[in-house]
Amino acid sequence: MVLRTESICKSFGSLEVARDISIELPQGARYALIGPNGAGKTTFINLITGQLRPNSGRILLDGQDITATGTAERVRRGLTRTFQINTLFPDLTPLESVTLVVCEREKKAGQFWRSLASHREAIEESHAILSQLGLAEVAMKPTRQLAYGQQRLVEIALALATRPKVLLLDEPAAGVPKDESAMLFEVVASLPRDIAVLFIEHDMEIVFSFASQVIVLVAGGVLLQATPDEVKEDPRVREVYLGRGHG
Ligand SMILES: Nc1ncnc2c1ncn2[C@@H]1O[C@H](COP(=O)(O)OP(=O)(O)OP(=O)(O)O)[C@@H](O)[C@H]1O
Repeated sequence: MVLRTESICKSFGSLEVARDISIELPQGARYALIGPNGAGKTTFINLITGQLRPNSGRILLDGQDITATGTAERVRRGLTRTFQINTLFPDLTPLESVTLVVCEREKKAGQFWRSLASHREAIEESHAILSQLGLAEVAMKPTRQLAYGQQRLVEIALALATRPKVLLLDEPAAGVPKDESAMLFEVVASLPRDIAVLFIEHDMEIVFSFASQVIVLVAGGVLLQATPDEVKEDPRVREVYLGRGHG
């Protein structure tokens, strides 16, 4: 298992937003995290990335306990969520932005100042990432001029530049027109198999098409984890989404 959470609990005052959440993400996972509004999905992602600290429980990345590890160090170790490009680099081109992240990663690895060749390598790597996401043609345009769906792909490109083992996507297609969001998820599905992906998504059609497993969160707890077909047929899930029987 590349990522494992063990009995994660988190409360805001008397509000329990994570109740004993234990999940396991294997290499190559394409897992969806679903649940009604306020179920605690974003909170759970924030707990995994380190933006929030759990009250109890453990988080393990590649078997190592990272529960007390800082956010930046988690990224360095391969646990990344998408960046918010709209607030970060709107005037830079995707190529410039992704190259910055690649150089930052290499600097931390102590290699950035080695030679001019490493700059060329960084640019080539960035090109490769952007091509992989279908962004080669817009690589040299200011990011703010890109279509919204393309901007969301740049966010994923920035995350890929950190060389993640685990990629966390909180509604990666939010605000993107329906036809473009399916395309965006095609790209996510075709990412290298050594990357495990956990994504939050509200559109069930997308979830059922692209997730290998679905984790259903209700009131801070895991209601069930199963395949899309099993989740579709589960009466408890239907009940939750029809809004009956749950307070
Ligand atoms: N910092 C905070 N302080 C207090 N309560 C919070 C805080 N962050 C989130 N909450 C509450 O925790 C609960 C879970 O919120 P969260 O955003 O994780 O849900 P969600 O499943 O992502 O919802 P949505 O689908 O609407 O994005 C909500 O009741 C929310 O109001």
